[in-house]
Amino acid sequence: MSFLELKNIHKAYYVNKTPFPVLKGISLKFDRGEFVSILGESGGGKTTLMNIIGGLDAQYEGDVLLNGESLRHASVKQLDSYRRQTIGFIFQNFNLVSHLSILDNVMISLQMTKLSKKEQRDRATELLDQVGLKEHRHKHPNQLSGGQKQRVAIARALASDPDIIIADEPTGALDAQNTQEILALMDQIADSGKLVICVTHSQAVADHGTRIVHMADGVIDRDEQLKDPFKVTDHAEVPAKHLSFGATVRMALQHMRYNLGRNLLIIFGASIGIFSVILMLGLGRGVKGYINHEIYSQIKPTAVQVAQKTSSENPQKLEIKAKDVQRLKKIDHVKKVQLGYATQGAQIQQGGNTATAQLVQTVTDQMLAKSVKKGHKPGQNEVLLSKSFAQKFNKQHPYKLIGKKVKVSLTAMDKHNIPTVMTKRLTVSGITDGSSGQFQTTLGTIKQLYHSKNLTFRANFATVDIDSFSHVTGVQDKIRALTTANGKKQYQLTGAGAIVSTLNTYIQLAFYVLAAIAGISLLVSAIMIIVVLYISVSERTKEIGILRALGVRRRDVKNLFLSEAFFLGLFSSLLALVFTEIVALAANHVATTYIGYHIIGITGGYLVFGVAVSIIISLLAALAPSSRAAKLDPIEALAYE
Ligand SMILES: Nc1ncnc2c1ncn2[C@@H]1O[C@H](COP(=O)(O)OP(=O)(O)OP(=O)(O)O)[C@@H](O)[C@H]1O
Repeated sequence: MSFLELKNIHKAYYVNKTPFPVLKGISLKFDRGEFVSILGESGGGKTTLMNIIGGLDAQYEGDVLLNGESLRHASVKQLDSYRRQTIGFIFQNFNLVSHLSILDNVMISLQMTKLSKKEQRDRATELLDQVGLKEHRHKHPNQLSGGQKQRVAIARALASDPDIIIADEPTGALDAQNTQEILALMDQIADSGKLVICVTHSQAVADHGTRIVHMADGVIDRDEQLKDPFKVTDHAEVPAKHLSFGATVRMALQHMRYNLGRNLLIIFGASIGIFSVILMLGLGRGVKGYINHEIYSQIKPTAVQVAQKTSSENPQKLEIKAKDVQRLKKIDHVKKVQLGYATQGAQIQQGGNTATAQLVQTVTDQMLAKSVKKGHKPGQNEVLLSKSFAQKFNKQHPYKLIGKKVKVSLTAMDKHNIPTVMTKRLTVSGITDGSSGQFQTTLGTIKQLYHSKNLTFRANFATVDIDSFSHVTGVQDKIRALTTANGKKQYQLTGAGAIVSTLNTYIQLAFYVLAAIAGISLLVSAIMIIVVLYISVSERTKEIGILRALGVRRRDVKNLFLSEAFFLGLFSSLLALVFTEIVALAANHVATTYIGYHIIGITGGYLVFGVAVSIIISLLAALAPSSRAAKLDPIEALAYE
């Protein structure tokens, strides 16, 4: 039984469904130790035959038997494995992978063996030594001469110790001296017990082998034995395996490093999209936090003010009575309800100066102690003034008013609807920084003021204290839903606290819009990655063909491109994080100086989100180009110029 047998091989190419027969019944037998030259006119089908023998082409009729076993029905995977283990290719135009060093070119084949990493490197170095290129192993292919390139290709073809070496015009691009050197190397290969099949146009090259097979018009017209085949000695084979995922990832990184400039530009471009998204999220959180901080530094977030609902016919604020308090108290999560009073226009006299306080209000729990900048919250017969109001009496030193007496005059209607002025001397207990509540005192003090003129005091709002912040919106909704006997809404929420949730909704909305705009730049990044990967697939078509010829599986080719996309996504998101940190630091520094608050609030979650989004987008963008790369036909890819 022959080592390799071709049985009646027929092959036709179809152009516009018209068959062009190329091989018209080729039957040949080959044995190890033979150096067979295939001669024939150009276009006679020699390369076609080599592709069939080499397991690159499965579209033929007839059969190829290796050690008696048919390749006819081998699957794509089985053919990959056949090329890895059994075939070593040497091409006329060398077909080295340009972005890999000479050593790494040889390593591609070795990475598909079960040798240890060290054994692989040692073997690659030894093979390069055998072809006289050990010193050049760290060079790239474009730094070598034609003859040197072909010697690298020979070292690579021998790396996985295949039984068959297929050489398609190996000396076609070389001068006479290099041709002699390459032929000597091929002699050595056949001498080592391998089957060497060499396609050539040159009679001189053909004469060098042990046998010449001549093809004409798609059939073998001459088969001539020149010498005895070399002796075959058995030796330990190098066990093969498919390319590991780690090796694919390393190859992707090597390619990225080779095209560093371009990849850095892509990474920079893609990082802008991620950067803007993280920044917008951080800005949204920061601004919302700032506004809430400003509001909540004045008022207690779990307290809401409730007044009777006014209408256009009855714009006056109406009395909040004991039964309203009872009603409000019944709502779930309401802890406490306090009556309050607010009015406009009080005359304040101090040291010969008079000023009008636009807003007079009773203090409640809603006011936080920290909003009192100096002094303390007012007690009975005490008053708290805002800083700007206090400045009306002492522009330079408003705080000096603390402890001083002021004369307060408020006007109210008596039961005959006649305005009555109520006057009382109160002590300034403290100064606030807030803009609201120019004049604040206790409910008791106001009540006394009314009683001093025998007037009836009527509270006009209630402060509802809620047990926790998470229940505020729910309680607010319930209060708004309460109705009068005739079905009209009874209460309205007043004060800054009432608008916080609405305000937050608007801020949130505004930043969603900004985040969406940032998302568009993310989309642009994704499209850029898709385009770049498609270009990369086109550029690397030949490389894909080479890898497939060496036995790299479709899945590995796909992983190669997906790995590159993964790293593009990862690196651009990391760069985006650096940009974000720098911008956030700078912006927060400025913001702290002016408003005392970190306006960009970036959380660890946003950073993780940014990295994840970037990687996912890159991988999604890479799906189509990497599938295209994996599906490329190896013969067409190899022929790609
Ligand atoms: N993919 C293809 N589609 C159609 N025709 C093809 C295709 N590939 C090769 N052919 C044709 O098949 C014939 C044989 O081509 P092949 O490359 O096998 O010849 P060859 O003997 O190796 O030629 P050369 O010595 O010039 O390299 C040629 O006529 C070529 O035009």
